Amino acid sequence: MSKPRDGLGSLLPVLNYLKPYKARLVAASLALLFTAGATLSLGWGLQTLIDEGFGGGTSADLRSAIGLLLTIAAAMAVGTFVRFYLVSWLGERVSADLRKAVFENIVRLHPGYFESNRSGEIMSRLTTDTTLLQTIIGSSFSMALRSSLTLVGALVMMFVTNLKLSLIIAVGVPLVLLPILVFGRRVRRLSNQSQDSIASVGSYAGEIIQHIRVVQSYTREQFESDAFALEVERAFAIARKRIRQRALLICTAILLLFAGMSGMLWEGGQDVISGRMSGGELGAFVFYAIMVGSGVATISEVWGELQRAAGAAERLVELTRTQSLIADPVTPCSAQLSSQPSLALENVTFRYPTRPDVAALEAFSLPIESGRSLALVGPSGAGKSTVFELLQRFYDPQEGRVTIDGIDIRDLNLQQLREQIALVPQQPALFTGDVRYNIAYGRPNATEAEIQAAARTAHAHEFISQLPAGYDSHLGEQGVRLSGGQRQRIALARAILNDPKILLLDEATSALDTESEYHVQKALEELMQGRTTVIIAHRLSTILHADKIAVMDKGRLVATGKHQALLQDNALYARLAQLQFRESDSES
Ligand SMILES: Nc1ncnc2c1ncn2[C@@H]1O[C@H](COP(=O)(O)OP(=O)(O)OP(=O)(O)O)[C@@H](O)[C@H]1O
Repeated sequence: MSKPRDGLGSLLPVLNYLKPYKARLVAASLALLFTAGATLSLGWGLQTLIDEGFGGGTSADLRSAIGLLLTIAAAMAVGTFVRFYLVSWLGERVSADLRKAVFENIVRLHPGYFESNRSGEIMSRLTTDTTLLQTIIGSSFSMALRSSLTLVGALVMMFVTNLKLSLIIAVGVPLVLLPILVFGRRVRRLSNQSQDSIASVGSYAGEIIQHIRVVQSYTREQFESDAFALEVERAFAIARKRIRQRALLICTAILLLFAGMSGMLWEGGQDVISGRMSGGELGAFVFYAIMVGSGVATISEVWGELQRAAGAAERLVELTRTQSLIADPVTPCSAQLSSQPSLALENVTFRYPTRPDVAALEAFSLPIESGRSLALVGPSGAGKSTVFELLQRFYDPQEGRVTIDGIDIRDLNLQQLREQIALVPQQPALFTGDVRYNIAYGRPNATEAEIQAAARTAHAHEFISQLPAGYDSHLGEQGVRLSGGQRQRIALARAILNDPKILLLDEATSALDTESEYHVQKALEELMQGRTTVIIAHRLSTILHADKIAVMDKGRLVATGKHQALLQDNALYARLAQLQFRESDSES
């Protein structure tokens, strides 16, 4: 991941996201200008109040001066309402659009992307970075704009009101602000550190809670408490440093500001006493000077935030622009696939991008006949799952090709390819939602009858009917807990409903209870009828049923054939058969 640039240039792409809202942007700018004008004319109101309201000597003078102040205040209030609403709206809108754009892009990225970029980091970009951007567009950016406007305006008004005093201020303001800015920067750095350490306290606790069973089963509670306490204390130590600096900052700021102000009042007061300047002018002048000072302070304050926002923007825009390495071909092949397609890996060599030095498959050739079943067997790490990854085109091989009905799968539209295939994984993924939603995940518009028929074929209907709310029972994190065998049958029902031409089955290695095993086995047999099937096989019964067995080792094809022949001819297979293949209860 690239490091953010220092400047604010990386905020530029975000401006594209403002384009659709031009009218609001213009309205917000007008409101900004209007409010800045109103704020500045407060100085004039103040001057009128002192010179004419107090100095005029009558209640009528006072009334009209206060009336003027109220009018200006009302204009300011209305302008601020419009400005605040519009600018915050833009901030929220842009970050919502960015969130959507990021998610829309990453959900289509090649799976390999998520190996080199941790999902936690991507999540944090989606939430933290967009939130940062939202506050910054919604508040810091508008603060900076507003302050720049009032700063320039107040400077002009200052010089108009009193040239000599203005020159004194021009020298004085930096003298007062410099130490404050230096201190402020130090405080900000410490507060960033403080935030980081709080975040690490949070993630530490998160990990422990997630693995609470392991922690308790190894009786590491005290150790974890102590380690956690250490993290918390570290965060506290940083926080203590930060608040000490902050207290110092406030104290220095008060002293310096009022010292400066006193100097100015001394100089200006002399002029008022000698009659060169009215009291109202001095009042207005002080007002403008305060606005200049606070404008400079605000801008320097939000500058750091704007830089952080630029970093966040750059990372987000990068995420919306990352290209998937697995993309549709420019001119997809238009050929229709047969109803029982044949598959083949032809001289495939493949290395995972994260492990370029080891070939997961090497010069691997394996035809898979149409409508037949093939069992893949081999020791752990042989490359069986890798074959599945390539057949679904989650990766492209570096050499050789994968074909379906003789067509290179890189020439097919991804959707056309993946529609033909259903995968039943070893550990089925269930989404938060009810049973019906999970079964119909691949075909959301399936009818209730179709869903139930699929569940029946998967031998799942019976146990689903016994769940508290049947097909409406909630699965996922807070939902009903299903056993391993039940989860598999839901996954089978999902595959059945999709009616795929090609079935990829990763058989569970973990033992299911006898009844589950029986049901899963039966469901599988039905599902395999008339489909091209590839199975990563662990059960003897599956292997015996398969039309062909392919023995793999270290990314190479070692032998193919039938069980009996392989037992005699292939030492690796004989050993695997002896050690690994579990007898299925229904078969033995
Ligand atoms: N995502 C990945 N990134 C890098 N290397 C991987 C990845 N997945 C698998 N490998 C490596 O590729 C090789 C083949 O792995 P694969 O998962 O295909 O084996 P397998 O035969 O399915 O094993 P098992 O039966 O244990 O699941 C192994 O050396 C493994 O470490």
